[in-house]
Amino acid sequence: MNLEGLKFSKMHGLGNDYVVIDESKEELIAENEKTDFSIEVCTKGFSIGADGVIFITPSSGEGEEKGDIRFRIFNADGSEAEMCGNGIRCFSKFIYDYNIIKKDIIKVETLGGIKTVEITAENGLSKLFRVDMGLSTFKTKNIPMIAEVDEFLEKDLIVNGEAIAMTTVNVGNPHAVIFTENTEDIDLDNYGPAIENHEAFPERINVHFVEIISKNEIVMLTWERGAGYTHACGTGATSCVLAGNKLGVLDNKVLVHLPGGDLEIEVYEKENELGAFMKGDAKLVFNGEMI
Ligand SMILES: N[C@H](CCC[C@H](N)C(=O)O)C(=O)O
Repeated sequence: MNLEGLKFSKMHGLGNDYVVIDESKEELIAENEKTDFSIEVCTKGFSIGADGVIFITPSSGEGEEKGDIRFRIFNADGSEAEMCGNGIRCFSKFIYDYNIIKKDIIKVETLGGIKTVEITAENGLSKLFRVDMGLSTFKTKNIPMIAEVDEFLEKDLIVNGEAIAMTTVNVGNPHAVIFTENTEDIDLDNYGPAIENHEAFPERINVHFVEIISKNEIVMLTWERGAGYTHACGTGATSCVLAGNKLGVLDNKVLVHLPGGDLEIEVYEKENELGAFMKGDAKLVFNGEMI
């Protein structure tokens, strides 16, 4: 793939890093090349190296599904995901700071539905992002959702011969949440891929281990679908808090400690379903051009 002259930005949210490609004015990577492109540029050591690629593309929705702009995210393995919490903060920083859309509240089209992003800025530059991650939908891709505690815990998942109790949550993309005494004891390189690729999850799944500090504070560890270990996962943090809130072990407002930093998650209830806000920052590390 000849990428000579292609301009890109390298951004991250709590160390969960992305190559950002601005296609708001024209398509730069052909649709049938986006997967291979993502694999190539995410490969550490041989190219830019990242957890994934974010494409900024024009709005394509109709009616209620129409937003100001469209967000697409491809994992390092080339798979396209429905949504990315750290990524949508990077995306929002890019479009605000580069004046693509200079509004304090933007509606972003994603494969996981419309996400509303509230931007806090200083001197014309965005600093903080509060994202309405939407309701934890039920039925998307037939992944068993937050089940009632009794029912689900009786259906522990057998992983490498061991029964593991978990709660699955979908916030546009799928997550398996496992509460544990101590995240430092987790053999992530073993359990992560075993659960990510388990036959129970035909679409695969993001995997998170959660240690409860209090009803308002957790520590978590993540193995991401299509990316492996990452320093942080925004949709994952949201899912862990939603799962804990549903199980009655977490309050609505929770401070989440991830290896790369902290996120604030606030659960809300709407139409008898649970949704959440995620608040955090995003960083632009450098702008580059492929040779
Ligand atoms: N690996 C995820 C996409 C990226 C999510 C994560 N980086 C976040 O911040 O939410 C998936 O395949 O669903």
